[in-house]
Amino acid sequence: MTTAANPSVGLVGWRGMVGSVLMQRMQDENDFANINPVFFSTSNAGGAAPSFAEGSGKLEDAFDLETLAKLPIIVTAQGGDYTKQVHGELRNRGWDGLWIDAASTLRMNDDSIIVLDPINRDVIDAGLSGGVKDFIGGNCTVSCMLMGLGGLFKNNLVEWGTSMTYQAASGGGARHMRELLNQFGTLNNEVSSELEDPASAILEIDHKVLAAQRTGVDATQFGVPLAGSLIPWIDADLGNGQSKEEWKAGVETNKILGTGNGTAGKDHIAMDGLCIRIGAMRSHSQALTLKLREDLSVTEIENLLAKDNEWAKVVPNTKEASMADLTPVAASGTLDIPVGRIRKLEMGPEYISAFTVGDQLLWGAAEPLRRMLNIVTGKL
Ligand SMILES: NC(=O)C1=CN([C@@H]2O[C@H](COP(=O)(O)OP(=O)(O)OC[C@H]3O[C@@H](n4cnc5c(N)ncnc54)[C@H](OP(=O)(O)O)[C@@H]3O)[C@@H](O)[C@H]2O)C=CC1
Ligand SMILES: N[C@@H](CC(=O)OP(=O)(O)O)C(=O)O
Repeated sequence: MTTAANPSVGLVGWRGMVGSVLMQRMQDENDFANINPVFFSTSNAGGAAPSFAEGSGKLEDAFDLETLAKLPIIVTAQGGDYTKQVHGELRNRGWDGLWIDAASTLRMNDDSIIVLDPINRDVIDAGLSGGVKDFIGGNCTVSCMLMGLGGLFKNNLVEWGTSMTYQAASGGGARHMRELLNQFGTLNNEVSSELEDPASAILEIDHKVLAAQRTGVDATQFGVPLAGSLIPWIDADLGNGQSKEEWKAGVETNKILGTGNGTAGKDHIAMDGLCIRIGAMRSHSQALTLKLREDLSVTEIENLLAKDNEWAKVVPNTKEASMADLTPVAASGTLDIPVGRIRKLEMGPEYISAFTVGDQLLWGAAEPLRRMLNIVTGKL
């Protein structure tokens, strides 16, 4: 299904963190040439629309259902509260346009599709033909994992997997990134004179840093210090020992792949693990243990991963290559999904390790939405 030429597209949440990355990518790829953008705001209706899209005029009120309902397509990165407030009301008044969203609110609804087209273009196309109207970006960690390991998952080679994550501060939003940097600054200030003196006692430095972490850093956003530490819990407590972020790994992986919508079906893949916040700025990493359905050689595995999609980049399992190419610093700001540390584990020939990193604001958030819009406009 493609829409009329240059459809009007409502853009909500364009100045947030995900939205800004989305706008940048749309400019880079000249996507605005294929749409007539209508910019919305929850806080500045009537203000000037951004200048990067010509003739976009004034910002519309993102809560004005009349204006929203005139549009055939709405793309939002405004957040889950906005989706909760607006999406249902729009549908209730009969709006049958396409809703493309970064928030998790609608992801697991039966009548929505999680979009990650290099992995599930067939599911997206079938959904469009079948009248699905809600297309939702996946959880950042899940999307990045599937982009890196698509060659195994798409070929039904994974029986089960664990994903132990190392998620960057940016997953929490802009204020979380600022807080992390401020914490690093506070800790550095605390011991700056000792650091200038190579003869100062390291245990004294360590003691002062620990004291500052325990009492002296602002942790308003994260709740506890992250700089020089980590937080072994992300998102809500589901009450069964699992965090919501961990739950998403299983249900979203299966929904994206069309392997049972998170319930135990024929091709269901058990995915679970622990999700950890670390003091990286941007890009989520994860260490995986996979039980394969077949005993494949490492070379066969690497070939499958490398040829699955143009963004998965296999990193040789050497110290040099891993340190250079398999880090958040290497992956951030790029669409590449490096995947490495692939080796057979002691547990048996079907058990492998892997480590992958992806910029969660690109493949984990903005890029699948941008590409979904291009699928609808016929560009992709
Ligand atoms: N961060 C991530 O890694 C990922 C986020 N997501 C999801 O995407 C959605 C949006 O997340 P994210 O972009 O991080 O949210 P942000 O908090 O960065 O932006 C959301 C909205 O906040 C408003 N806002 C208020 N103050 C500011 C400011 N100073 N600068 C910019 N915007 C401001 C803007 O709305 P207005 O212009 O109307 O005032 C903006 O659209 C969420 O549902 C999130 O769960 C999904 C995958 C990954
Ligand atoms: N929960 C992710 C970011 C995020 O927004 O995820 P989701 O889109 O599933 O709510 C993180 O904190 O790293």
